[in-house]
This record gives sequence, structure tokens and C-alpha cells, in this order.
Amino acid sequence: MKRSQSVFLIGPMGAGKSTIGRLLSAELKLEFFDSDKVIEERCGANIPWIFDMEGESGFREREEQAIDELTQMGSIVLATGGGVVMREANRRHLSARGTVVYLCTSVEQQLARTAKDKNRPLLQAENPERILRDLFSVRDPLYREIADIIIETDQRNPRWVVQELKRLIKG
Ligand SMILES: Nc1ncnc2c1ncn2[C@@H]1O[C@H](COP(=O)(O)OP(=O)(O)O)[C@@H](O)[C@H]1O
Ligand SMILES: O=C(O)C1=C[C@@H](OP(=O)(O)O)[C@@H](O)[C@H](O)C1
Ligand SMILES: [Mg+2]
Repeated sequence: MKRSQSVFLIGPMGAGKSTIGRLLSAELKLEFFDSDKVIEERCGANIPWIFDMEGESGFREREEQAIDELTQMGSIVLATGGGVVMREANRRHLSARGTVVYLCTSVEQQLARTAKDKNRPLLQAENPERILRDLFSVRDPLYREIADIIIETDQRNPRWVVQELKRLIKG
């Protein structure tokens, strides 16, 4: 474990970052933040609206600012958004300021878990599976580059993942 107690969850849409992050924070007795929620609260608008009005680049600017601040807080659990690794500054801050956990999930599971949710603008397209596969090929090496812990979540329920993570982090 690094000097900071913070744990940063990374991985694709539907990996379970937001769900597992909240449960893990309760187990570790650390404060929980979800960078997407922080961005929405600060902006006073939801992510689809931000993408509509400011484009993906506007969202990425807001995300970089939020990640820089949140990773400096110390002793938190942070669920990031799936695209956080696309910016070098984010990768640098995450890997220097806490333990980075990659929640690894197949595209089939990502698809099943995100199918009914309209809040992910990148997936509101004709072929979300194609998009998830393309994103995976670009992002998977970047997740791996900064991960301290890699954990498979496909056939595991969130509570099992949390217990396993607790063991690995403390270990
Ligand atoms: N390990 C898991 N097994 C089954 N369903 C899961 C698991 N993790 C998350 N989910 C479900 O998948 C959906 C997306 O999870 P979420 O935490 O929002 O993912 P992320 O923040 O990584 O995009 C939610 O409905 C959640 O309940
Ligand atoms: O993969 C991405 O680029 C995104 C993932 C989303 O977060 P989740 O990974 O929590 O769904 C959210 O940040 C935004 O819709 C963009
Ligand atoms: Mg999330």
C-alpha cells in the first residue's frame, strides 16, 4: 500500500466502480467520492447535459480538475469515470496519490450492466457493443499501466469483490 490511504477505482463503464466504491468505503471506514457525481454537483447538471452542451472535451476538462482535487484529499475511496485514463495528468495523479484498483470486466458484462441506463452518453448509439470493444482496446493497456491491483468482477457479486479487495489492500 502507498503512503496515502486512498483507494482509486478505475475500469470501464459497468465494471462496478460506483457500486463497489461505496461498499468498500464503508468497509474501510473511509469517505467515498464518485468523480462523476462531484462533477454533476459542481456543474448543477447531469453528465448527458454536460456532453450535450460542452462536448466530451468540456466534460474531460471538468473531470481533470475534479481528479486533481480529489486525489489530493488523502484517505478516501474514489470511483472514477471509465475515461479517466485518457488524460496523462489523471494517470499521473492517480498512480502517485493512492492505491489504484482496476476492476476488470468483459465487454459482455459491461453491455448487460449498462443496457438500461441512459446516463452514459457514449453508449447512446446504434451499436454500444462496438463502442465498448473499441474503448476497451484503447483503454485496457492504460488501466493496466497504472493499476496496483487488478481484480476480475465478471462472475462475482459486489460484496465478494469488496471482501477480496479489503484483503488485498490491507495485505
Ligand atoms: N459485480 C457485479 N455483479 C453484478 N452487477 C454489478 C456488479 N457491479 C456492478 N453491477 C451493476 O452494474 C451496474 C453498473 O454499475 P456501476 O457501479 O454504475 O458501474 P461503473 O461505475 O463502473 O460504470 C449497476 O446496475 C450495478 O448494480
Ligand atoms: O467511459 C467513459 O468515458 C465515461 C464513463 C462514465 O462513468 P462510468 O464508468 O462510471 O460509467 C462517465 O464518466 C462518462 O459517461 C464517460
Ligand atoms: Mg460510475
